[in-house]
Amino acid sequence: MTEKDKDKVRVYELAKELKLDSRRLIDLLHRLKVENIKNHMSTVEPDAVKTVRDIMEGKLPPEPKPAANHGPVGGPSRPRPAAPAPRMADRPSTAHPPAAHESRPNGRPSVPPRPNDRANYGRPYNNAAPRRDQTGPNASRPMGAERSNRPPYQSGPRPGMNERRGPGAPSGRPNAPMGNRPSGPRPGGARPGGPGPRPQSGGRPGGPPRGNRPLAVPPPPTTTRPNKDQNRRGGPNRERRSSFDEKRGNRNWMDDERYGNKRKKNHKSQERRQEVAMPPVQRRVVISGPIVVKDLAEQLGAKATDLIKRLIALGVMVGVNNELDKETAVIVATEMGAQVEERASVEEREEILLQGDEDREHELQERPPVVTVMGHVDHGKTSLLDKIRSTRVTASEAGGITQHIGASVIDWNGRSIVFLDTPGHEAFTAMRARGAQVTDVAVLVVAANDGVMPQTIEAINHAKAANVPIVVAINKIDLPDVNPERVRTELTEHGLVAEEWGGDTMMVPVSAHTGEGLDKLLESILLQADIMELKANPNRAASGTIIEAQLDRGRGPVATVLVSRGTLRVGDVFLSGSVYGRVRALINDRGERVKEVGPSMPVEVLGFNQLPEAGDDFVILEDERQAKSIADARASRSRQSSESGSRGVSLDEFYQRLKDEAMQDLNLVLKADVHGSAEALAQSLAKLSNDEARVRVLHIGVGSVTESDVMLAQASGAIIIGFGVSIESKARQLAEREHVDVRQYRIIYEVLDDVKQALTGMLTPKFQEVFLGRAEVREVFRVPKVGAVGGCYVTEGKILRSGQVRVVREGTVIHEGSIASLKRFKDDVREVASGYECGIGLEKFNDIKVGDILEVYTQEEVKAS
Ligand SMILES: Nc1nc2c(ncn2[C@@H]2O[C@H](COP(=O)(O)OP(=O)(O)OP(=O)(O)O)[C@@H](O)[C@H]2O)c(=O)[nH]1
Repeated sequence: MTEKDKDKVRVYELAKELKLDSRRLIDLLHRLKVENIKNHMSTVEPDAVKTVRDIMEGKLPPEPKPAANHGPVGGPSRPRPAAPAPRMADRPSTAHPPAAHESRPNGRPSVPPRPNDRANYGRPYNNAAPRRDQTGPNASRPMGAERSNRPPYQSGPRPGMNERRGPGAPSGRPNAPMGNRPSGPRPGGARPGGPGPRPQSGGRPGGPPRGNRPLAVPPPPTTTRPNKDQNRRGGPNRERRSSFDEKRGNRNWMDDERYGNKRKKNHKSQERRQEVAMPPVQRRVVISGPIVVKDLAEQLGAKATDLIKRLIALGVMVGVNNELDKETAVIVATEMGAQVEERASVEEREEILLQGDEDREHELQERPPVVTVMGHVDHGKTSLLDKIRSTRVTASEAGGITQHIGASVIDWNGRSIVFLDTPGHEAFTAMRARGAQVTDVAVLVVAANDGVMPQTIEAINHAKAANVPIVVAINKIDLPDVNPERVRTELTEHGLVAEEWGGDTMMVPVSAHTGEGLDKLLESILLQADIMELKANPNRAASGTIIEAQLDRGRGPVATVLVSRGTLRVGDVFLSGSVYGRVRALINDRGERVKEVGPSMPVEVLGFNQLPEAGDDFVILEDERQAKSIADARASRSRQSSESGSRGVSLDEFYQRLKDEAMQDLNLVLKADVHGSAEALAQSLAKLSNDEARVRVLHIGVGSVTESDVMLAQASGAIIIGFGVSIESKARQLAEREHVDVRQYRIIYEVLDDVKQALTGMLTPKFQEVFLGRAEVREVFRVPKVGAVGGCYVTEGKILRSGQVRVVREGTVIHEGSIASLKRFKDDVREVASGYECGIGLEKFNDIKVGDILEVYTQEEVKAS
């Protein structure tokens, strides 16, 4: 250890010394722009320690100015917001706001932090350590210097970081002010990441700290925090908080900030406060995490009703069985006169144990870049990857859409590049975004003949939000009359300026068909990797991220993981969420069994006791018993929170419903073939929620639809969506008996379409589909100015000109719409009966093919009984 290292302290040590909650200290350090502060274990540079001490001792003003030179400090003085910083997407797209890494003295961009800080640890992003780049070999790389203006992706708190944490996790919502929660409808005031019952698969509880990531549709609430609306409406919380702040003395400036405390006297609040005045309790309570109201009341020696009244006065609407998050519990207990001791929760202690020590510079070695290919549908992502890997994936994909994240390693010029397959369809936004979180470089595929499309822009935004640099592949240049320059121009409008034009984005014209430009593309990726100086310590226990997980009939739970640091070996004891096990076998991307894999490498892992969850971290522990006990504890916490959630609906939710009386819920049980799809689908479905109807995914799971799924759906009035999975026969029988609607799909668009319709159906008079007839396309005519007309034979029922039509190709619905024309010979007719031929033209659909089945139906209003 160097002299300098001795002066450094870890966050939790400093927090202890200053009698501060570590999260608050982290918050403060972030505000001071001190970099590399990720968690309790992060080290704080001496300068920053001094500044913090000065602030706490009142020598410096309590509202900190971003300090200039606290060791590894971000450059610009833009104050770090308490809430997650706006994504790049929210900023003017053409502007490149200054970023921390632009200000580094060597003119080279520092590698920006990633959105998922846990996926991050062990990644060589430690600017605190001396970096090779200041003198290192790459300093002389010709393009390095030019890159000082690399897109300045945000350096603020990373979006999504907190979302990935479970209840009471150490950094869970460290910055979220109580009065500054997202304003969307959140039943029961449950915070995202709160320990509401998380839809699980196969009983695998998503235990904290990461397992309990929220679905986009918040599950029924359990953990409750003071309510923003109450606050805004002049509720008493502001005043309450003021007094709380005062009691807490040395924390006040941060609490002021957190709670938006203006310290104005509010007469009404005062009055209300009087109303709920209770005899103070004189107990000492220890709060180390979320706690159920009645348990807190017991600890306080108070009546639960008194506690609830006090909570209501704070704007927290709860029942006795609801859970309070730690922060709220501390506030209310203090308010009630208790002496409160805040302790690190079990989760926090776990987190410290699992994170281990940070790597030192000399332990780090170069590692291959992990690359995600992104882009608009059909721009050639799969083809490009295929060409690079010289394999063919496209043919086997359902509906021609990439649906799972896979990974493969390319060896090129003696170096490796790891490619993650990320899907291109919008519905997989979540998966793609997650892909970007383990990604070092994003390859943005833009078809030269199509140019920038909506999902191109989305991909750019995701990469920017994830601080992932983009290399553009302008694809399909083998096509005639394509113009790569046009793509360059269009991309400029979205903040990506080609190097040739003085910008800093490498743009490489390629053809996935002919292979032209691919070498240049790989070279550019490696160049980008060099600039980033990707490093990891291979000589330590492995940790990384679960990329994909599925149940294999023969092999049991199989997870594809990406090692972010350390070396993963057969026999290692691992832990991921509440799943643990011993690595039985490792299989690389070529299907070979290997004994160990190092940083950046993807590998299939066998040996999990249950399915881990895609997107979760994994760590290697020394002791299997320890892994088991942490896994069990996480599972039981998760169970408890879902149980406490199922017992009651909070008043807050009730209120919300009253307020939005038109709001209705569409409850769904979602089963999919793999976790990634399920998760992505859940998020896409949630996005269909509108002002009047909300999609709520009650349960997501992997594998066939089972009896218990049907029972759940029956009990909660839900529809079951099976995506790429079958229905067990008993489940089917039960569903029929109980009139549970089970729908099976293979194509994601269809799920979204159907659910969209279901949402509409909920709000308008109910309609049911009435089958009219079916026709088979036997010939296709191209009629000038009209388009394609199918020469059809009616095989069943009758075709009505006024009917709706569904085009089914090889068992898959490829289009739904209206009939534009129905003819018998040259005459327009209203209907054609079974056994006759006719010509059918469809509105806005010209892709009729021989063999297509046209199913014609109508919608009839269902009379209320
Ligand atoms: N001419 C030409 N066609 C290409 C090229 N690359 C891809 N295509 C074609 O473009 C279509 C779409 O290619 P995919 O690779 O499936 O595109 P994708 O972006 O992976 O599509 P999704 O998985 O649906 O998002 C296919 O018909 C390919 O044959 C290219 O370089 N030149």
